[in-house]
Amino acid sequence: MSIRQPSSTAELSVRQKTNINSLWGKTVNQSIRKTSILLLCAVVSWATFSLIYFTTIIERRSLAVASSSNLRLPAPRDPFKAPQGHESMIVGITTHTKTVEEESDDMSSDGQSLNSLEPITSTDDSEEDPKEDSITQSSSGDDEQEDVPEGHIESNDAADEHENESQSSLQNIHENIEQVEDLVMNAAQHADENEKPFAIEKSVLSDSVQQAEETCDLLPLNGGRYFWRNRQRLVDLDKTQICGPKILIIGAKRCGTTTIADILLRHPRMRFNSCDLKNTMGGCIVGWFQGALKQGKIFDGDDFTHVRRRMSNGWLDEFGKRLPSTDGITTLTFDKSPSYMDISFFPEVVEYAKAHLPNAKIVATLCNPAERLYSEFHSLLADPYEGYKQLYWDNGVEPPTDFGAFVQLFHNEQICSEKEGFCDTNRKQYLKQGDFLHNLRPWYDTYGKDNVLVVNMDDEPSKIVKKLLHHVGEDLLPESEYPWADVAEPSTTNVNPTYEGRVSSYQYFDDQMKWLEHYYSTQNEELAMFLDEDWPRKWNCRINGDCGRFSW
Ligand SMILES: Nc1ncnc2c1ncn2[C@@H]1O[C@H](COP(=O)(O)OS(=O)(=O)O)[C@@H](OP(=O)(O)O)[C@H]1O
Repeated sequence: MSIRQPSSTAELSVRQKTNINSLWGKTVNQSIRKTSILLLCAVVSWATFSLIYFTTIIERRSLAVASSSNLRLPAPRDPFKAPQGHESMIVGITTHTKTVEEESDDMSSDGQSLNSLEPITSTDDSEEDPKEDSITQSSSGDDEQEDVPEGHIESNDAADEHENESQSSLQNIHENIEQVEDLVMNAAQHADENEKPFAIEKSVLSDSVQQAEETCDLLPLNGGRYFWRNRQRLVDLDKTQICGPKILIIGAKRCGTTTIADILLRHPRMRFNSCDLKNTMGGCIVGWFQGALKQGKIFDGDDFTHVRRRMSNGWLDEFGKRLPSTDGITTLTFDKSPSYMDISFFPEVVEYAKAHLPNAKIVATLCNPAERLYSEFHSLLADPYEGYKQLYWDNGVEPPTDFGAFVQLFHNEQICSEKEGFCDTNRKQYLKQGDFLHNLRPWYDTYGKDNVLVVNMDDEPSKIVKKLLHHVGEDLLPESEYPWADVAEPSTTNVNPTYEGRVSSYQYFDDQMKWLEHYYSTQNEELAMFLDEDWPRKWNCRINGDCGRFSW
């Protein structure tokens, strides 16, 4: 085959150009192809990453959803100075409003955000908690029901079934995530030692648990536990029990329970939280568990709380998973839940606690009950979601916005005669928490006098610390190991030796304080006799005409 020669210089130049163009075209094509491949790789990587990321997010959200079929009041909060508020729990078409103490948790001071546990809607709560007579008919409930077309109202059974289904699919998602995590962990294990993103500390948690059996009350731990700390996955799946809290700080709410917890934690033998907040890079489920470890609230409801009942493997297990490992001798842990002293609301709390932690040391902090109420009301006001108003709205009552109106509603004759249920609930919710003797008696009866310490929060701080350590036991919390210098510095311990925080405001509510003092005076007197101490009588200062620092 003959090759045709170019017929002219012009044709030659055109052909050369064409050759150059086709060469150029080839090069461009190759570059495009390479770029496309690179782009494709990037898209695939991005898609894979997104899939894992969103699946994780969905799984976490779904876990929260699983425990509540109707979420209300999305309430991101600062866990470390979180306002004290209320949560509304829709029970069928009834509305249940109760202060939730974990919201008021303000023990720590670093600033991670808290996606707090949402209130639970439970279709069977009303049956499981018949005792909670604060469950009141929602005025809006009927309207809501009318608006929903027939057949759209899920029956309790259907709702349960639906929830079971969603829980099992969530379980699947959870298992998938675990598998992905394990793959990553395996890959990480085989990677270069220096570049390993995660390390596994296998069984670091169980070191002391074997010997703990005889030295502490063990809580069940079905399925072992794991959590993340400093990008390390701490695993102990074989463990079936864990040393429970040795100390229960039971309240009274707004009487310095956080201060007592803070004082305790300063002892080098005290442990508090597996998910060390300051070092956590993620992995600890932020939110309820962080709060929970400060306020376990494990014993204040059925199985054990109205909030956590829905968790697939039970709240006690979830709680146990995040308890620090202690042996009950050289290391101890505690649970601070002011709801434990709210016997009117949680009548079975003592029984539950005794069943699981028969050898716990009980600590109650007490302060002037009228002042306590004042403090509680102001912590309610600080809740940006104003959850406390629900109780009033549900009963067609104008929510109080100052302490005067708040106290008035406990004894407003007209409202109380027209809305008897409301006044009972309102008193039970707030007023009765100050009936200290009534709330302490079951603890004394169940645990015995020697195992219950009542702390007068007006005492001098170092005296409080000594009593506290002595109560738990010199062998467990030796005084010699306590950092006494810390107590001398009020700002570090939260203990204010000249605590008069609320006093200056009382002058504006003298009538209400007098009413409260009268309400509490008999209880205070009985408490003084019961404890064989004089200080509870000082809370009756307006009646006794001996108010000292209150004499404005
Ligand atoms: N030593 C002492 N004596 C009396 N009161 C004290 C003491 N230390 C702290 N406080 C005050 O206690 C209030 C917080 O109480 P709690 O930590 O128990 O609150 S909570 O139940 O955990 O929400 C909170 O009250 P308010 O100042 O009214 O907010 C603290 O100031």
